[in-house]
Amino acid sequence: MDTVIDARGLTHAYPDGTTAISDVDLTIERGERVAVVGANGSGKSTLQLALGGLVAPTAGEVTYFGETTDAEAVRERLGVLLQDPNDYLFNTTVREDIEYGPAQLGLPRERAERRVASLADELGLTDLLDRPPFRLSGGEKQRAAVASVLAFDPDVLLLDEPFGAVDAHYRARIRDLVRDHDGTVVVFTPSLDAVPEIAERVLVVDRDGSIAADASARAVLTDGDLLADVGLRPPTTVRVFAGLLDDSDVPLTVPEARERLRDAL
Ligand SMILES: Nc1ncnc2c1ncn2[C@@H]1O[C@H](COP(=O)(O)OP(=O)(O)OP(=O)(O)O)[C@@H](O)[C@H]1O
Repeated sequence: MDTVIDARGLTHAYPDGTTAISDVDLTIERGERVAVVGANGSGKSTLQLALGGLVAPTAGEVTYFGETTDAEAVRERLGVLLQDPNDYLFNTTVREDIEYGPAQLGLPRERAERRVASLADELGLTDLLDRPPFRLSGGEKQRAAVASVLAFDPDVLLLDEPFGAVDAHYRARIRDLVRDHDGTVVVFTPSLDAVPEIAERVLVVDRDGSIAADASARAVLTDGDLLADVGLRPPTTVRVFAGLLDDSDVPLTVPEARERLRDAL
């Protein structure tokens, strides 16, 4: 397998002394779908910034694609969605924001336009493309930020809270776009309900910014004690069926839950 991200001893302390991530070792292989979960303040965003090369770790290092420790050298292969969509939307119109990545990469204009039109259609942005980004609602901004990261089709997506302010309809659209992404996906989220639909592997960040677990989605999401220890709780479907079925049979998603109920009724 090809390693796309390899972190060793990754530690980041902010200037005020807060250690946000602590001695993180992790390896992500090409094509993996990984969720990084943890309570508020556990260090997920800091880990994302460090893996994306947007904060310099105070110790340790990240190697990209087995080639380099310099994130800038592989910048166009990393799609980093920051937690705050306002960090992306800095052009005069939403269209320019979404076109920015493809333009930087030198994609032919026609191809870039087709890509922007298709993402805008998927994410309900077509009628908003000529608006200034600051005149969008919170959910619309989030959708525009997601579109601007997907627009340049990076090898690796590092997405902090991609479902943030988004309603159920567009949450499903974003989930499908992320699932269809032909590359590696790492999603950072405190909310476990969406995890089984996008990730097969889950990394759990403890409150002190260390990694408490790295296992399959099923193993992590059905481990109520582990999740309680780190300030999380299992997804809704798991909580409903816990104790009624073996962990190996507990439904992780709503469609799975419906199937179990259909079998039982
Ligand atoms: N700029 C900063 N200066 C000092 N401390 C910070 C800074 N940014 C974050 N922290 C602290 O670092 C720790 C980790 O924060 P981080 O934002 O990485 O957590 P998170 O898991 O992403 O949280 P959330 O789920 O709330 O987004 C927290 O204790 C936080 O208060």
